[in-house]
Amino acid sequence: MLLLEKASHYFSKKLPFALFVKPNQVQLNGVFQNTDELVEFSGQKGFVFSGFYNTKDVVLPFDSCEVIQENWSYEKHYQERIYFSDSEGVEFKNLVQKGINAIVENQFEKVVLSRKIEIPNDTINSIESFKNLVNTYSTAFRYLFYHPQIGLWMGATPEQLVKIKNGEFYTMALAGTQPYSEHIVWGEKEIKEQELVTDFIKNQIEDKVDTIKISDAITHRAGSIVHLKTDISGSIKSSIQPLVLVKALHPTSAVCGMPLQQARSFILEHEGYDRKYYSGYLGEWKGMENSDLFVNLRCCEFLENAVAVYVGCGITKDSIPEHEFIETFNKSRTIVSILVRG
Ligand SMILES: C=C(O[C@@H]1C=C(C(=O)O)C=C[C@H]1O)C(=O)O
Repeated sequence: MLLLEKASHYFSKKLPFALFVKPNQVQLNGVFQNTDELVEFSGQKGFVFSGFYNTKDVVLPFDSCEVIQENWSYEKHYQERIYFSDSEGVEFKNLVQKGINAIVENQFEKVVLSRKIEIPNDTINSIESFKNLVNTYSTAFRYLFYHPQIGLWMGATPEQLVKIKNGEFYTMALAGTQPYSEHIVWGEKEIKEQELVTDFIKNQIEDKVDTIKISDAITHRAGSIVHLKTDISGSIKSSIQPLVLVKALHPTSAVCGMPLQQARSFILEHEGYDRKYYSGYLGEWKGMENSDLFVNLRCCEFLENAVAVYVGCGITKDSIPEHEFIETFNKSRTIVSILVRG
């Protein structure tokens, strides 16, 4: 049975699975669990799905799941696309203004605020939409994840949380957003915002690594938008457990803020909805040997009568609420533009 058919079959039987394609690869990976048990993640090798805060962190363990690979061979799906009009964003702009005020009052330096866009869903087809997603965003980590106790999630994320191989690590500081164009020029606000993420990561991991190499910031394309990205790599201290590094990195100030505690408290108190697995992390976990985790961005959750698209943006003292709202709209197109009925 082809992997997408197998996934449909597991979904209809309410059994957990993960499908994923890594950035710049054409191999589709499938992990299928034959029971509906929720195995909580505590370091087992497997496909991990972990939320933003206080969620059940689940793993589909490789040793008890069926793990299958297949070459990606699915065509784009050209059926009727979804047309949908976003809100005016009054609530979100008010939230951003509250964030700016808190920064001006010195409560914190940066906070990432987000919103959930609900698209009414009578007939959106997750498998057909996933085909479009994989075919459209070749440089992203693309996935479809299902667990009966968690739900059905899909995304195409440009952001690596951490890659670990034989004691070496790689991570990135990704922030600053603008629509893709031929001539990209970055403003002060974006440069500063992205530097804060680099500094945050450096501070969080400095005492856990032997060496650390930080690149210059470069422009990184993610579909129809671009970000600023710094590559950060090095070797992990032999005394450090790899999960400790993950816990130090998540949530970075690319999705939460700085200082972490203050920014997170602000999000939990003011954002007004539950992020669940948006801005959490997911991917393959094999400890120090070979792990490949991504931040759950540009993602959506299939609800009974709607598809919820989650989008956020970094707020600093120089933010303009209207611009931030437009930024979340632009980010939401990553998912909204590939959804199809079927
Ligand atoms: C929070 C999101 O994206 C993050 C925030 C960015 C920003 O503020 O410019 C850019 C990339 C991501 O690190 C999101 O896509 O929801």
